Parts: sequence; structure tokens; C-alpha cells
Amino acid sequence: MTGERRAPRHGQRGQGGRRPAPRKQGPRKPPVTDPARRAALDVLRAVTDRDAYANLVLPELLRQRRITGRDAALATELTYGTARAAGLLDAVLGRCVDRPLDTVDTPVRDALRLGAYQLLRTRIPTHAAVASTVDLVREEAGSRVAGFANAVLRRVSEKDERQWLDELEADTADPLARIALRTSHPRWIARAFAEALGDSGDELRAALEADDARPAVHLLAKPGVVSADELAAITGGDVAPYSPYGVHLPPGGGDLAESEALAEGIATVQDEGSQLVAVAATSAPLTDGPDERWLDLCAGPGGKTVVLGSLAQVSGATVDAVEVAEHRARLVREVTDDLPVTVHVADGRDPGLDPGYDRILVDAPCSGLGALRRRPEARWRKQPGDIAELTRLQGELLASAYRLVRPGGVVTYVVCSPHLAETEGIVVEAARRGGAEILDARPLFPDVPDLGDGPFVQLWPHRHGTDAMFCAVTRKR
Ligand SMILES: C[S@@+](CC[C@H](N)C(=O)[O-])C[C@H]1O[C@@H](n2cnc3c(N)ncnc32)[C@H](O)[C@@H]1O
Repeated sequence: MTGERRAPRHGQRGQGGRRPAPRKQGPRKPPVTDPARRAALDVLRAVTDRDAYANLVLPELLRQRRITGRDAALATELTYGTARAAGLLDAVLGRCVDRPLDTVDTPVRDALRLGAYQLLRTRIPTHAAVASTVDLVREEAGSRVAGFANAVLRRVSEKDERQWLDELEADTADPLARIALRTSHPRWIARAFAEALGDSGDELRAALEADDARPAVHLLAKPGVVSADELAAITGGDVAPYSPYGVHLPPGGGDLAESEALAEGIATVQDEGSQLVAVAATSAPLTDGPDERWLDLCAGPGGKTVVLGSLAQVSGATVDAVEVAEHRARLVREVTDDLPVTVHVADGRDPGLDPGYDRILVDAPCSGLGALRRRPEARWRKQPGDIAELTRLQGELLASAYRLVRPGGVVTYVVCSPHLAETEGIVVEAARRGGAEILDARPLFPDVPDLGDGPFVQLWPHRHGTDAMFCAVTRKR
């Protein structure tokens, strides 16, 4: 590995024969790196060391350090971009480090990822990407390791992303592994998408690419409180294409924490796909009987309960909201305190409520493979083995819903995942055992195109601009 000399910066001495300055003792110098990259690295380290969520840590850290404007935008782009692309970046770095990458200390590895991301996926000039990363490594680990980082990143910079991909792809004949590499997804997730789409070519690539792009923030205009048109005018966003209550904020559209609409409680942050499935749950056709008692069996933190509660208020119904985790139940209470919603801390598999509900929503705990675009690091943290445990719980929750719904009542099953084991694999068997018929869900999504052959609805980022929500509507016989 060869190191390259750089122009001296920040008080470094050149190597032109002058005596090096004596090494200073005493307190460490304050960091010299720019605040955006420092913030990005600190968040990436929190993700690695503490299993933190980048999208929760970053906004807080920007606020604490009063990082705003262009610096905040750069920190956001670098943090989320690096976290999303970690698999590809590691593959490239693995070619540029002369020992196994996992033997490199994690702070240094995180910094190398950050540097490699800038080199491969941004227009930041090479010298700036390398020098700023080397500064970070120097702060983290001293000058010797900084020299190592410099050498590694110089190697990374010898090729652009396309050339690296060509080189890495040449090592595998597996088309799925290639697509996964190009779109920065683990292979098992690419496979799950392929199976759900019934396609492992162009459409799969489009789905994974859309899943790799940073999504717009979607708002829910609280039904009965403010219209989507009004909310769009207040926030400067656009009325959503499909949800009657949706607004899309422009990319980088301001600090959400400062949004008056959120502070006043007239809007909440909610993906348009989540809005659509919640509306579908309230509009699925019942057979005979009343339409008054609704149940949200997995309610926390209450996003869909707000939709159910608001529409229940309009139609004169009431909602019982069940959530097993006390702290999440508290969140449901907070967002529904002005709605006809009663929150119960209970296990949805046996919540101790009287049966006879007209409508039940089972928004089951799931792998979240459908919302990876909103959780940058999640794709590298999840494991295929997570699915089996979830499917057992999903089946048990749905079975409980069939015990609680009245004949002719509707159970809507939703997961934010396209994984077939969590979607069709659960519903077909549970509905059969629960004595329910599966309805065509597509008419409950009016004007939404490309819904396939039914009866289930699977939304997709590349088709609908939503998270990949799955929705099955069933009716008890
Ligand atoms: C996908 S989230 C629901 C999201 C929510 N419906 C919303 O729109 O904000 C699943 C929720 O189910 C809860 N949960 C997990 N196991 C449960 C159980 N056995 N009974 C009830 N709730 C459960 C989790 O704590 C989590 O809050």
C-alpha cells in the first residue's frame, strides 16, 4: 500500500527538509474537521456501537450542535448515504485494505466508509473527500492510522463506482448477487423482493433502486381537522397522488421539528402507503349489521390509530387500540387524546376484550423490509432468521382477530414488508382456519395504478412512491 503526500494543512509541517515541530503535550487540540462530516461520523459510530437509528440520532445531534443550512444538508446526505451503501462500500474497501476489513477498528472503518461514500457516490472532489476523512481518522486514532486511511482512500479513488462494480461483479455469476451489489442491498433481501414481484430482472432492479433513494417526507392531514389542500398550502408541500389525506414535502423541506402543522397537531408524519392501508381498513365492505366497534390490534405508536380514530369520529364509531408495550401505548394515547379511542396495554393474542368487533386492523410487527428507504442502516442489520419468529407472532395475532370479529365483520391484515412469508404466507392459512373469505382489496385503493391481479394489494416505492406496504382484506363468514 502506498501513501501519497498532500499539501500541508491546518498547521501540519511540510516534508521539505525543515525540522518537524516538537510534538505538543497537554490537552488535545479541538477538532479541525468540518462540522458536517464530524456529525456524520458521530452518527455512523452510534449506529455501529450502540445499534442506534440514524434517522433518530442525526436530527437531535444537528440541533444540539446548531448545525443548519448547507452543513445540515451535507451531514444528512453523508450519514444516510453511507449507512445505506455500507455493503457496497465494504466490498470496495475490502479490495483496498491489505487485511480483513473486520479487523480494522470500528471508528476507523466507519470513517473509511464515509470517505469511500464521498469518493464513489458524491461530486465532492477527491482531495476534499480524502483529506477530510484523514482528518477525522487523525482525531479518532492518531497520525499513524491517518496515514493508513490516506493510503486506503487513495486506492478507492483510483476507480469510480461503475468501475468498482464491474470489478466486483466479475467475481460472481449469480445475477441476484449482482443486482444486490449494484443497488446496495443484501442478497437475501433482493431475493425476497424478487419473489414478491415475480421478477428478477428490470422490475426488481427498479424496485431496489427506488428503495435505495432518499424518500420524501409524507404528512397525514388529520381527517376532519384539515384538508390535504390546506395542509399543502401551509407546509409548501404537494397534495399526495393517492391518499385523500396525504401531503408530500419537498426534499430537504425544512426542519420537521419546527413545523407548526405538527406542533399544532393538525398533521402527523406518515408514509402515504400507511395512510392508504388504514383508509382501506375503514372502508372494506361489511356484511349486514352495524359498523360501530373498531379494533386496532397492534396500535403503537399510533400512526394508523389516528386515521382510524379520525374517521371513526366522523362516522360515529369508536376504536379500541391494543398495544403490548407500555411506552408505545403512551404514544398512542398522546396522538389520539381528542379522538374516540380507548387504549389498552395488552397482548393482542389475548387482549381480554369482548368479541363482536365490526372492523379489526392487524398492523402486525414485521421485518420492516418495506420501509428500508426510511431507515438507512436497517438493511444491513436485519437477518433472514428474523422472519421465522415474526411469522409465528403474525399468525397468532391474526388468529386472535378472527376470534374477536363478528360474522360479516372485516379483518384487515397489514405489514410493511413484501416478504411472502409475512404476507400471503400468513393470510391464506390464517383466513382458512379463522373461517374468513379473502376479499379483493384493490377496489379499496381507488385510482392507485399497477395493483396486479389481486386479491391482495402490495404497494411499492418504484410503482407508487410509497413504502412497500402489504394489505389483505378478509371477512368472517
Ligand atoms: C407495525 S407496528 C404498528 C404500527 C402502528 N399501527 C402505526 O401505524 O403506528 C407493530 C406494533 O405491534 C406491537 N406488538 C408487538 N407484539 C404485540 C402483541 N403481541 N400484541 C399487541 N401489540 C404487539 C409492537 O410493539 C408495535 O408497536
